[in-house]
Parts: sequence; structure tokens; C-alpha cells
Amino acid sequence: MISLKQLTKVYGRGPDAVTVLDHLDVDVASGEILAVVGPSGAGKSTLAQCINLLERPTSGQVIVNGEDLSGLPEHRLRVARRRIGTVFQSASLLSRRTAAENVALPLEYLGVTPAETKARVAELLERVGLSHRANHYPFELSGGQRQRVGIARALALRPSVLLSDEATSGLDPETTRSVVSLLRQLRDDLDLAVVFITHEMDTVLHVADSAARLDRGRIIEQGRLVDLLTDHDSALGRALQPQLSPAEPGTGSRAWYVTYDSRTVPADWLQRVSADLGEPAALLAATIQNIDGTSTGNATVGLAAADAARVETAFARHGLRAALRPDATTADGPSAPEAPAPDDTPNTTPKEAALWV
Ligand SMILES: Nc1ncnc2c1ncn2[C@@H]1O[C@H](COP(=O)(O)OP(=O)(O)OP(=O)(O)O)[C@@H](O)[C@H]1O
Repeated sequence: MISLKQLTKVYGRGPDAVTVLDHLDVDVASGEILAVVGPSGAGKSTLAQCINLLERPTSGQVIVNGEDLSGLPEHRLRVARRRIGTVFQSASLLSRRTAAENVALPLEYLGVTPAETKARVAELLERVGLSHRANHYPFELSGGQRQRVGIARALALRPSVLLSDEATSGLDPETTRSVVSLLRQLRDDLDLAVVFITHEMDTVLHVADSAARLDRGRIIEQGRLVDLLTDHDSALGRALQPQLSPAEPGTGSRAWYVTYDSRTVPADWLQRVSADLGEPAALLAATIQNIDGTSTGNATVGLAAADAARVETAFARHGLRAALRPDATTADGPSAPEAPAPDDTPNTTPKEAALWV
């Protein structure tokens, strides 16, 4: 388990001081994946660096399994850092080392015997499905395979926390899905607490158990994914919904943007709403997914009914929230907030080396 308590990072001093992280409180339990999302400049990279203590927080605590790591002196920090494995964007593998030699790196720094290292590396590569690529160099591996090597390396010292810093950014959707499914598998098999930092909102639905939105250094909303997605008033929940381009509602009909607002929306809600209103309902766009056994999603529905209050009531009766779309041809619902814009992804820095030394 990892807890951040009042975590604060201020760069500069006096009138030049910039508060980049502002009293963050976050808990991630063992066996849980928390996605941290936020627009460019929100403080995601700084948060990642404070979690693995490449940067010292200005104040507040980083507590792993009950021990506060933030105040440790440098010589003890090296050992403490082993509890947090980090996977970076594009894995940052050493190009002159094979996959196996890259995974071995943290073990070599630790002085593990060659025989033990060999056995552990073989076990780790098998866990990430790359035993057959052990002797390949990074340039001989696909992007997804390189990330798997990065994950294996991050797990080498048996951490209880895995920090994924934009680890799927830049990967194609299919590779992202396979990396995400590996992370979920590892979460379960190793009971890891995973902090998954990303600017890719659509990945969050596939990977996370819970999500937090960081904006200008503050956590402005956080919660279990299923709670966020079934709460119409959650801006983060709505931002996490896939955005669709609905079909035209047809002459005489208007388009309604509908979100799941309850955990108990019946599967046949469209027929029910249609029956309640006494008119056919046209499905113009819909995305529905199962999160923790609960159906959530959004839809655009075309209806001829003129009485808006009556339509809203008909949807509300089945646990849905409906609002008229201002323009049926636009892709976003009327109250759907803008998802954070994709932004430049951070580059890895030589500082990372400190994680293995
Ligand atoms: N060493 C530093 N000194 C001063 N300000 C910094 C430093 N590092 C980051 N910042 C500032 O902190 C803020 C957050 O930066 P950070 O890189 O953590 O955001 P981010 O959410 O990761 O953004 P992006 O997704 O674009 O990488 C920015 O305004 C940035 O200019």
C-alpha cells in the first residue's frame, strides 16, 4: 500500500516559488490500480518523481507499507526505493544490453550472485511473456516488448508498489491493451499497489480500479471508477466516458445525451424509456462497458417528444440522466466536460539511474 499525505512540492524560493504539488492526499491499496490523469502542466511528472523519490517533496509524506520514505537520509533512501518499481515511457532500456541484461541491471547493482540473477531474470521474463526474447537487443524488440522488459526490470527487486509513468503513451491501441492487461495480471498475482500516471483518458477505463484528476497541482476529484462513471455529476466520470459522434436524429426528433447515473440501470432501458414515453426511441450512439460487474456508459437517443421534463423523468426512472444536445451533430454531450488534451509526454532523464544504484 502507498499513501501520500499532504504531499507538496515547491520549486524555487521567495517571490519565485512555484507550488507544483499542493497538499495531495492519495491512498492506493495493495491489489489496486489508481490512474492519475491531468492536463499538461498539472504536475503528473513531478508527482511521479516525488513518489519514487527522485525528487524530495518539500513537505508531506510518501508512506509505503506504513513507513514514511520521504524523510529518510540518502543512504537509507536507496534501499527504501526498492519498494517502488518504476516503468517509464518507452521503457528507457540500455541499448547495448539484451532484454535479459536490462532486467538484470537492478540485481547487479544490488550485488546479487550471477546464478541467482540468472534465475530471477528468467522468472521475470517468463512472467511478462518474453522468455523467447531474452537475448534480443532493444532495437530488435517491438515497443510493447520493450515496455514488458521495462516492467520486468521494475519488478526485479520485488517492489510492493509499481509506478507507471506514461508507460503506455505512444503505444498503438492493441499494444496498449496488452500492456494494460499485463499490469492488471501483475496487480493480482503480486498484490501490487499500482500508480498509473497518464494523459490518455481512454486507457484509464481499461486499466484502473480508481482514478484521480490532478489539475494545477491539486487532486480535484478522485474515487472508484465505477462510482465516478455512474455519477452524472462527476466531471471526472464524464471525462472518462468515450466520446462518440452520433448519427442524425431525423426530422422532427431531437437528440438527447444520456449517461448512466446509477449502478442499477436495466439492460433494456431503451425499450423501457420508449414504452414510458409511448414513442420509439432511436439509438444514435452508445458505449456501454462493464466495470466491476456494473454497466456504465453513455448514449445519444433521438426522440420526437416535445416535453423536456417528461423525457428527463422517463430516463431518471431507470437510473439515467438525459440532457438535450445543443447540436445533434456535435461529438460531445452538452454537459460532457472536455477530456484533458493529449499533451507532450515527458522524456526520461538520466536521473532515473538513481533508481537502480
Ligand atoms: N524543476 C522545476 N522548476 C520549476 N518549475 C518546474 C520544475 N519542474 C516542473 N515545473 C513546473 O511544474 C508544473 C508541472 O510540471 P509537470 O512536468 O510535473 O507537469 P505534467 O503534468 O507532467 O505535464 P506534462 O504532461 O506536459 O509533462 C509546470 O508548470 C512546470 O513548469
